[in-house]
Amino acid sequence: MEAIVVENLTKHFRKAYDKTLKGYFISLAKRENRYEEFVALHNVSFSVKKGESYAIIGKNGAGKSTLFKVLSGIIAPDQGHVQMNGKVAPLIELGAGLSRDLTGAENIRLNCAIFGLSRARIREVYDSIVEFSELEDFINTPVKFYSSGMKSRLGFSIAIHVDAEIILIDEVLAVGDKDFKKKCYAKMEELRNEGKTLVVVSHSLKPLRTICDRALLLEKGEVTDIGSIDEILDKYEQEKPKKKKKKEV
Ligand SMILES: Nc1ncnc2c1ncn2[C@@H]1O[C@H](COP(=O)(O)OP(=O)(O)OP(=O)(O)O)[C@@H](O)[C@H]1O
Repeated sequence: MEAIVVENLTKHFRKAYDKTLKGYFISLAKRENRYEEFVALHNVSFSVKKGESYAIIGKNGAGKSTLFKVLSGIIAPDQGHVQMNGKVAPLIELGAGLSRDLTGAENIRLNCAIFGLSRARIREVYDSIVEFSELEDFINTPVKFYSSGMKSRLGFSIAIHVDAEIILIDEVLAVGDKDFKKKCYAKMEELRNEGKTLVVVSHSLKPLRTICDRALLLEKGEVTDIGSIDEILDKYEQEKPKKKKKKEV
């Protein structure tokens, strides 16, 4: 059974040619078009099976985050159709879904309630969320005082406890420390083994080989390849310009 079916997604953005005030008035005086239409996603189609772990790969600006925002319903596509067969927990932007003025504890309760967990279920998962995030000492501190790594810990920990069937993870682990990242990757494998559907965007390619089954390659908003994770990563790494090797976890 398919957990996600995406058909012919297209998303345009309008980009200003010149964002300065001077540029605005010049183009206004010349009656020029101040915007260019930019295609962030073009005819994107793919499907993810229930229980599958799926990676979205692509260079900066390829459209990965835009695709995630469409999958999570944050932005609407101009054309095309998305079908999500199950409860979705999107972890798509650092700190997204967290209220700055509320404490970690309050954010946990609020987010769990938003995801439809009953009071009893929130009480059940609360300790586990705090424990996984390792934020015991800061749980009564407002989130506005959290570092990006702490926000990432809290966001990830909430997302894996809200009984979602589909979990979308967009690069939010990039800011975590090495040990926490390892723990998250291990958790993602565990979730996959439990039959959850995972869709992951990451520029850290090495962990994707263990976590993911299949991958989709996006280039300038278009799907250029779909295949097994090893097949797609091998091709992608061959094509990528060589850069100084950075240690990955
Ligand atoms: N709200 C927006 N308005 C205008 N252009 C946008 C908007 N959001 C994204 N874009 C553009 O769409 C393109 C795709 O962006 P997106 O963030 O989806 O890429 P990405 O593959 O996630 O990149 P990265 O790996 O750098 O995070 C980029 O050129 C970006 O500038």
